[in-house]
Amino acid sequence: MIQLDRVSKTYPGSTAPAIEELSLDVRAGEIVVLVGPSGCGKTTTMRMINRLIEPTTGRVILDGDDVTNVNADELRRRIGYVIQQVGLLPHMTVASNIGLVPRALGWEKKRIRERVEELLDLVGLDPAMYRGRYPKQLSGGQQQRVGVARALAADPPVMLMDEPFGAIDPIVRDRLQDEFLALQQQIHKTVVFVTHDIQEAVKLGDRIAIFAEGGRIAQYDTPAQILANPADEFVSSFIGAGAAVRLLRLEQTGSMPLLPLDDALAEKHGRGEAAVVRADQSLYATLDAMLHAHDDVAVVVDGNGSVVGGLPWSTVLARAVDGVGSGPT
Ligand SMILES: Nc1ncnc2c1ncn2[C@@H]1O[C@H](COP(=O)(O)OP(=O)(O)OP(=O)(O)O)[C@@H](O)[C@H]1O
Repeated sequence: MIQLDRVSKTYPGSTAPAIEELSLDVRAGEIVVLVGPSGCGKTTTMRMINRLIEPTTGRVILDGDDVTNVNADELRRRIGYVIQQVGLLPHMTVASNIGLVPRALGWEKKRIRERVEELLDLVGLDPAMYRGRYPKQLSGGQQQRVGVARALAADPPVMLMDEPFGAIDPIVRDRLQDEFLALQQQIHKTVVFVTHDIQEAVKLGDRIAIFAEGGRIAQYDTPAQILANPADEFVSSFIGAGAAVRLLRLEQTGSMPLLPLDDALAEKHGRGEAAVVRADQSLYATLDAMLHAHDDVAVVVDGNGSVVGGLPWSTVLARAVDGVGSGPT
């Protein structure tokens, strides 16, 4: 869907390139997160995709087309863009802000109005309550939702998101991340997402590109692979402490080898005293349930509450310890 083909960028006046010979493929419908320390070229890379920045050399291919041959209107229709400061225009209402790209594309008023309503619903804001408000009459999280709605206005297949939740407090941020993942289940966009927060990257990314100095990609892989098999010292130190716990958050309980319940556990479950987890919950949730129940085994159930098997504490711990720094997941 998006291919960066040996792109380099040297800013005017600098001697060293910000990005050098970077190649990266993003598949249709996946969320790719660019993560890395400040100044390593994440934003530069992202902006070369929608041509806010022109590469010095190399090519950016969008769905088979070299973006340098696509005109600006067409690019805006194909690529939505969300940034940290949201960039909502303060003198325009929520509805006008969301309608920005459709207006630029010459849509009819009625179509724009309907689209705005639909988008406000999609991002969880009541249209009657919010369409007439100005940005300063919204909370940070609400502004961010409007920013997402605006980027989605012309239904672009691609979304570029540059630290969209960066300026938001941790609790709201967590909720916006959940909402964004739920939204993505419905809209299946191809998303390139920039953050410097590895936790956010692990939570949101189908794949993560870890950037090092000078726009070098130190590792490009799934979150589970990166946590379990960091490519080098730089990646390990960037992941930092807590990789084992994060791995537990990624792994589904039902993917573990389960044991049949013994009589004692079955009875305990019957009395409602056992730790119970759904197979689609994470190992992290399972560990949490065991700790709360003061139990060393959890009863795993399916979506209907039927017992699938038992999962001992030792299996969960072994997964966390073996997962980090060893074989494939
Ligand atoms: N307009 C510019 N002119 C000159 N140098 C620039 C310009 N924009 C960025 N740079 C430099 O290019 C490098 C990469 O910057 P970029 O903004 O892409 O990094 P980043 O990884 O997104 O950083 P951050 O996480 O801090 O946003 C940095 O060294 C930066 O100083």
